[in-house]
Amino acid sequence: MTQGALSIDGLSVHFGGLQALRGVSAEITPGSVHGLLGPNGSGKTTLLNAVCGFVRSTGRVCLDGVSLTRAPAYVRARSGLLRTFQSPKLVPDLTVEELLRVGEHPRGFRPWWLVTALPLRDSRARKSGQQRALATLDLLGLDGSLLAVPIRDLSQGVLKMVDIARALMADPKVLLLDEPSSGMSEAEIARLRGHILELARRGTTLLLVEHNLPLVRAVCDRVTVLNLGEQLTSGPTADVLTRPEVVEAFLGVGADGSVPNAVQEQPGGGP
Ligand SMILES: Nc1ncnc2c1ncn2[C@@H]1O[C@H](COP(=O)(O)OP(=O)(O)OP(=O)(O)O)[C@@H](O)[C@H]1O
Repeated sequence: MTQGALSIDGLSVHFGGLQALRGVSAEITPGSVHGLLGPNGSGKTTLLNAVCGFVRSTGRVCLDGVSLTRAPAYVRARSGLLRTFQSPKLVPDLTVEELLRVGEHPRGFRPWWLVTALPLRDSRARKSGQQRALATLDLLGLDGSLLAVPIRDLSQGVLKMVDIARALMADPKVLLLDEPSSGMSEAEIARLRGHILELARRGTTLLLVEHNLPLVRAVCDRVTVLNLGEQLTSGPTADVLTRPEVVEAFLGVGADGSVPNAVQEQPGGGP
């Protein structure tokens, strides 16, 4: 895997009269895990969409010092900027193998229809694609027998992991994960934690949108907190999560000024 430094500078997004993001900046160093936190509707997914080129934005996005600001989404993906989705809308009729082969295409510049619609005539290409898919599943602790399973038959937790595998097939320099733990069991979240740390150890840079604070504490080197589309604060994880403005805006403060235990420590804790 290759390393990538992601630089986000003054990103703003408007949806008609609504300003969903106001001048958000972050420098994400190669091989680090950067958390993106904030209450519902604070602009986290919009930031990922803007970084990937899925929505129009002002500001700058650079990968390894190269500006992608004017690049369309597919060019950003080819450059090594890949993402997963909060609720993956994957084609239910595809098998996991077919999905993962589609996931490869930003890497090989092959049109998606060539990967999906034509018979896989080249047995060598098929074999190497299959081996790559198997290796990717293995990297995420998923069984190779999943390759033949249709997407529609996957549980939500496995679907989220398969969506990560789909993104990994393109060999990302920077991987943006949008609430990967939502819909996962506690056991699946524990495994996800290990896989995120392993991806970072191998050199992938990760930007992680999450509500699960124990997961954030366990994997993130630094975090940025958004509130109402603005950057509330940013810094080392342990430091930021104890700042009073973060406790108030994100964690919620009880009537007596205490932080509810439920959102402090429980795996599913969110605002
Ligand atoms: N395509 C869109 N058109 C209009 N408004 C949008 C669009 N996408 C997002 N918004 C609005 O932008 C704001 C930020 O939404 P966003 O989904 O980025 O928040 P979020 O922090 O990811 O929330 P959550 O934690 O619930 O996923 C919200 O007010 C949302 O309603």
